[in-house]
Amino acid sequence: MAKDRGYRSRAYFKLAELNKRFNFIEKSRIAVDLGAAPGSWLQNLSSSMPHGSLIIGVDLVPIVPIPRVTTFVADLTTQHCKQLITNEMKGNLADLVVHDGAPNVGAAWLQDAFAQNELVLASLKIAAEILEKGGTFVTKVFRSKDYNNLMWVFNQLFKNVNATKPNSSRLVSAELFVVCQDFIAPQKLDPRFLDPKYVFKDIAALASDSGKGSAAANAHANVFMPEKKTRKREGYEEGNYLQFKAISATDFIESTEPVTILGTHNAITFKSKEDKKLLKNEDTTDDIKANCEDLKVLGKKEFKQLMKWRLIIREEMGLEVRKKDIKEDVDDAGQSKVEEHPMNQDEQIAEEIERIENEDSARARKERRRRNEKRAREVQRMQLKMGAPLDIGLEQDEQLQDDVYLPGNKSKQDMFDLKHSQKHIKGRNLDEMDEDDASSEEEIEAPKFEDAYEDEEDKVVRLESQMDGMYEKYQEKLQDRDRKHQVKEARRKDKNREAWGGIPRRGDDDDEDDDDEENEEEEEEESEGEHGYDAKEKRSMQLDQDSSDEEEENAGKSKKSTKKPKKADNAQDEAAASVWFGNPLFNGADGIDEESEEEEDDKQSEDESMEEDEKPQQDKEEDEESDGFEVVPQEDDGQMWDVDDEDQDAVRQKRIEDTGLITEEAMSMAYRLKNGMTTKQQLIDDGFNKNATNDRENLPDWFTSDERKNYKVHVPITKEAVDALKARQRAIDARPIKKLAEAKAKKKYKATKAAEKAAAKAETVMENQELTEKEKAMGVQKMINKTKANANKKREVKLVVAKGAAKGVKGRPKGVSGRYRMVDRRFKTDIRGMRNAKRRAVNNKKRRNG
Ligand SMILES: C[S@@+](CC[C@H](N)C(=O)[O-])C[C@H]1O[C@@H](n2cnc3c(N)ncnc32)[C@H](O)[C@@H]1O
Repeated sequence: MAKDRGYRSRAYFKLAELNKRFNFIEKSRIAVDLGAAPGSWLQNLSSSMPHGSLIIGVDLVPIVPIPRVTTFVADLTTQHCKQLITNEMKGNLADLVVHDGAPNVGAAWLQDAFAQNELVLASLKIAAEILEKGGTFVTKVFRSKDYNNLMWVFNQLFKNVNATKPNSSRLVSAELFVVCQDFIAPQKLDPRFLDPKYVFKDIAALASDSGKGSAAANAHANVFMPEKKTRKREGYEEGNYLQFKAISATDFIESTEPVTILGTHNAITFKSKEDKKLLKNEDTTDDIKANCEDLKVLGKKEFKQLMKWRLIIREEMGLEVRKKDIKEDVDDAGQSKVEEHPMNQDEQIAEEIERIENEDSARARKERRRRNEKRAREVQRMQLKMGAPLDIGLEQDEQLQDDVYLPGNKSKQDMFDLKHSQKHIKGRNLDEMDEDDASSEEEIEAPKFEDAYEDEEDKVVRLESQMDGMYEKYQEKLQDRDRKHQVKEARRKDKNREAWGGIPRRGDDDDEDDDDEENEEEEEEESEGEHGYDAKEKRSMQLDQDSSDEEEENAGKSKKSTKKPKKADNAQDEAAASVWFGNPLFNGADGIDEESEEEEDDKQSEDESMEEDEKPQQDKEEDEESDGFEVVPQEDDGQMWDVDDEDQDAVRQKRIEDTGLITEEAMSMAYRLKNGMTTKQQLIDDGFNKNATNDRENLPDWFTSDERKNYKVHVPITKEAVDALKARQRAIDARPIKKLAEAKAKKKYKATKAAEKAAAKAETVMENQELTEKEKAMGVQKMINKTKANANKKREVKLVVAKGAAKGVKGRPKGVSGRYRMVDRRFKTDIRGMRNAKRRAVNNKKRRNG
């Protein structure tokens, strides 16, 4: 595609598409491209701008020369970069600044929303300094929690700001482009508008930071306030590793598992009354507040700070009673006298660490035991055939139906009510904790490090090393969370598990396989980085989570305004695309406003399919290409569906019938479908995305890794679906293997036959007139004994020594009937020797005794 036409990357089409809509290239005379390598945008500028234009490209990496283009290797965030550009412009101002920069992390390019948006701000800063009045600034931004703030800033500097997104894209891709036109060129610009510290700061914090009465702060806050989101951060069920998880400060303080909390949450928040009190506490320093904002990037120092802060607050709240060193002495009068030495803070922390460690290990032990017992019980139950659920999914389903639909039953909850499920989890944890605590009392071992003679210095060293240990634990938890996410991602890619992963396009299968392999490699590359715990990556993850958070919330909002309140409750499970395009910020963006996306898309595809037939092939190609990423290529016949797919659907259907739903995604979708939370059409629609049909060949790494993250719709997974699948797997595990079941059935059959035979014989005996009653009874008894003996008799296995020609012969050797086993001579001799030795031992024993 792009390469065939001589463009250095597919990004070429993005700029072409933007220009087609907003028409800014042809009228420009001086253009600057920030983050320009490998240079396809520069190629576009070079071919479209009038002769004699000045085109400047800047990138961290060198750009292979392009006619009429001047390039520099520079970091666009530096003053030096701006200097190079202005020198080249020789006192003139630019009409166009474009920015498609993206942060480079090692060899692989990672989608790092935070770093990306910082780059955007740095580019805007350059643009604000070199653009002439009325000029245009085009930038790529990533949707994240900072997105709205960025948009606000753009709107302060440009009269016309349009965020644009591919028309045919239904997938919520993080990348979108903002075209800012008609630069205002303010005489004086408050530097805070271009300072990431201010622009990306939490609005509330910003307002309080700047102090009351500060007009600038108030104005700033006022403008930002309407966009302020009240995020839903209760935390999410297992399986949702991408979600932002926050915990209230009070919960963190009161919890007995602070390390786990720090490792599994993104932030500690101060929202409730109690939390706010904590916020005012003098021990809640600015450092602590900053640490609470992002738990995923805690260094060792910050981690320790938080742990100490928790302890101090616990003490103040009376949750932690300082123990005293009690020294008993006897005074002169023979009276015992008690001296109390209050523990210092380090001792207190040591004690707290010890308590947590003990509790942790006791809890883990208890949990392990309980799990094993439960599993054993379940296996036993299954093996005894006490109702092995053939389809536990169905059982679960029934239960869920009860839960969801029983009207008037207040204890029954909507299964998709995350809030409730969180409560439920909380409740369960509390129950478990009670039990655990009770058991931990019995199980807690004596403190490991109590040493009365340990000097102060040693104590501090030990304390530090223990804190280090806890920090490692915290990091393990973080990694665990990320790993789970990666596993989930990998599973999502596993084609065989995609029971309902969307509708495949003809001929896509092979491609996808290739892609998957490629992706896995890339994934590995990336995961190395993640494991290395680069702070930026963590931050990026958090931001991704934030954004999905926002989506959920927006989903909630937009649904609320519709006429169907029932659906609104379930909005968190809706595809986020509608949410994103529902954002008022997109008003005015092509193809997004006024009509609903669906209507728009339908209309459009109709139009396109009509036109398609009329256009010559070449035009068609051109359209596709020039639209770049915007157009999802249609099937040849212009229809969305192809009969061939029906076969595939049938195959898939068959597989589902045979094996059931085997992925969490499929299970979740099935529940949602069944419970009217989505429609078949909706699911089919979600199966499409802008990248589903992309030609991924010859694309640069940074591009494919960018697209890879977004080329599939992320299906929301419910805890119930995960549980149902787990339960089914347990049931499968518990089933006896086929051979064993067959052997058992055979044995049972033989026993029945023997019993029938014995009964027939007994009847003959009983009917024999010549026998007395006593003889009859004895005869029957004899028969019963014989049957029993036969049943108990171990079937003898004949040991056959393989020798000579029989060696290596497959199948039954000649002249051997009944059960047999091929052994070598030594084995047979050994067995005989062992049997004789046993017999001799028994005889000797008898002789000694008697
Ligand atoms: C998506 S590519 C740009 C593609 C380009 N628009 C084209 O059409 O070929 C992103 C580029 O941003 C560059 N970049 C990232 N951080 C940068 C920085 N701080 N200064 C300059 N360039 C940067 C990267 O080196 C990378 O080449």
